[in-house]
Amino acid sequence: MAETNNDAAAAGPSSAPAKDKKPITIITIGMAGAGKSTFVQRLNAHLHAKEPPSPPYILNLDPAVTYVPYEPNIDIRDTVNYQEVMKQYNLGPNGGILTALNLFTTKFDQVLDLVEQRAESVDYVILDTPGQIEIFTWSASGAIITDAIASSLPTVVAYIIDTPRTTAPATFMSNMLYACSILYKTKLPFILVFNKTDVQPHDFAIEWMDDFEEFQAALATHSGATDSEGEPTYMNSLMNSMSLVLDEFYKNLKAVGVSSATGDGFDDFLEAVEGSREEYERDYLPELLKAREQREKVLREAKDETMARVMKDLAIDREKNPAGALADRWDPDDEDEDADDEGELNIIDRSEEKGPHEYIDVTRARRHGAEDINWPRPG
Ligand SMILES: Nc1nc2c(ncn2[C@@H]2O[C@H](COP(=O)(O)OP(=O)(O)OP(=O)(O)O)[C@@H](O)[C@H]2O)c(=O)[nH]1
Repeated sequence: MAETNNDAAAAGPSSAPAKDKKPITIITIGMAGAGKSTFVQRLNAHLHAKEPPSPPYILNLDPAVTYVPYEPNIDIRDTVNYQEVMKQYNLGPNGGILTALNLFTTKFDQVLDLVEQRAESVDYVILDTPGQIEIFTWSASGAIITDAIASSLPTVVAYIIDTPRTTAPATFMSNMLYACSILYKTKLPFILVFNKTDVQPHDFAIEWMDDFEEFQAALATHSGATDSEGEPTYMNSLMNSMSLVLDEFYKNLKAVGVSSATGDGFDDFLEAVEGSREEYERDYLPELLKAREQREKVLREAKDETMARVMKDLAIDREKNPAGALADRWDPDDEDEDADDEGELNIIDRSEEKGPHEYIDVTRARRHGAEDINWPRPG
């Protein structure tokens, strides 16, 4: 049965003692079937069972999932109807998931507000991401969500790996290269989580990461390493060289083995998360502040320059046409009555809901009188 966060999280900030540490956000990313949802469910159970219990605040960002084995506090499916989005935009499943995520991202400020309201009462915020990894890792929405949350709270990426499916050296290397690309894209503290250790212990992976010669030895004995003349194949040579490159990458990583089925290794995972908080504060935060300061400076300069130009034009215009200048005054009666009429698409915090979840179908947000749904085309 799914664990419920509602009771604990619904207690709200006022009932919890103020704490000095901000909650840490764990973004779970992984290939389809790696076990992200099961991992989130187990982590949720583990945190509930802690002494004292520490129920996390959970966000499900997968609009297409039919069942999640935990009760999220915010669920993208409460806000966006992925099936309707597919129909209205005439999209396939992946396009539908991506567009649903884009729509949700337009309201991510509301999500952040809700998360920040809980900052005093929770220690962990957990994000479960869409099954198709690239929809989150290579989309603008994924980057916006990651940056927004990482600017507000210490954040770590938990990259979930299907250990039994990664024992072949070539698969292992592909998985590591993918992890490497995410690390360099997000620049966030990163934990490699070897999941399903109940089926396949992850010692081999740690050995390969600690000593590239071990990996090269495994590669040499694997079928396909040599061609018909006994020479190393192109792929084999390439992977040998790549293992040297990745050696540097492994130094920036923490790796833990867990079993989401049995709960093994979750204390180690939480220890790695705590270590990542320090890393975030030491490495990521100063960079983030520097980048933000730089961005604000550029924006301020551009704004000042535009403003100066507008004021100059306005002065010339008014000089030439004094009657027009008089007529061009602000009239409070003319205020646009619809100005506040935005926010049809609202984020629901399930833990605040008293009755059954209020379902908001965003595809109705722009419905016209004729009941024809008229979505704007993306872009
Ligand atoms: N034996 C074992 N099976 C696991 C473990 N974690 C997950 N599984 C199984 O792996 C399968 C996929 O798990 P999910 O949690 O649905 O994986 P996911 O990454 O969320 O999958 P998507 O929904 O495609 O993103 C399920 O059958 C799980 O029961 C584990 O630690 N051990």
